[in-house]
Amino acid sequence: MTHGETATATHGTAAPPLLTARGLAKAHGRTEALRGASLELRAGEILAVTGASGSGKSTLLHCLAGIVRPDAGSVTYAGLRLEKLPEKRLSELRRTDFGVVFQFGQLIPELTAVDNVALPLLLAGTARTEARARAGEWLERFGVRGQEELRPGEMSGGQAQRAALARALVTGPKAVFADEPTGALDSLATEEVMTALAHTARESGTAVLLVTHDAQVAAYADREVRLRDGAVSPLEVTA
Ligand SMILES: Nc1ncnc2c1ncn2[C@@H]1O[C@H](COP(=O)(O)OP(=O)(O)OP(=O)(O)O)[C@@H](O)[C@H]1O
Repeated sequence: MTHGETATATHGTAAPPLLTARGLAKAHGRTEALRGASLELRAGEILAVTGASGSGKSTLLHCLAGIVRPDAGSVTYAGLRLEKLPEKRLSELRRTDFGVVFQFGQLIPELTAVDNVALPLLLAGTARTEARARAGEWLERFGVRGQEELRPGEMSGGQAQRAALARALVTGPKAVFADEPTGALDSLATEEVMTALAHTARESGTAVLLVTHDAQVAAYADREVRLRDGAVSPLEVTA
């Protein structure tokens, strides 16, 4: 049984698609990273994208999150074709509706944990006191207590990743894109980070697209799709 199976009744096949990718292709120079990849991310679900190194997982995540424009194919979110949006509109949408976490959380080293998490709120126009208060609440939800005033370099890897997840979720996004969020962590810290992410995403109804090559991490998902040579094989989709 996967950690996610208990939640499939509410977040599984019944949920409508939040984001739909069809026939995505993307080349980096001569390397065809994606060759006709299609998938759906449903509202509120945790979807694991797995596959061998170089199969195109990160490129797919970048296309879905509107960070990279595909060479061909479409990404539809809330009726909008992301690949056709002007850059300004796309970056605004990324700020309001999406959260992103990478392997090395990319917290700003000079800022404390609470100021890192407050940053997206400040950028959205929230007053500083309010932003810091909400950031503190989100850090607490992620089990980062008593670390609010530490800088990333003073935190453990697991704490820093939980702070990065709090920063990705603090604005109440519809979808969070996490690229190997525990890739640099040991097994215990991985479990802590994934438990916090799965719990918090389910509580807030946020969909999570999780790129991983780690079966321990994929086990937290409601569903898994496997990429092979830049495409999703229908035979390799588990519901
Ligand atoms: N910026 C880039 N420039 C050139 N080639 C790239 C670039 N990004 C990715 N690639 C190549 O595209 C292919 C797919 O890469 P991608 O990172 O999407 O796969 P991945 O499944 O996430 O791999 P990994 O698990 O190793 O991170 C690989 O062959 C990779 O070397």
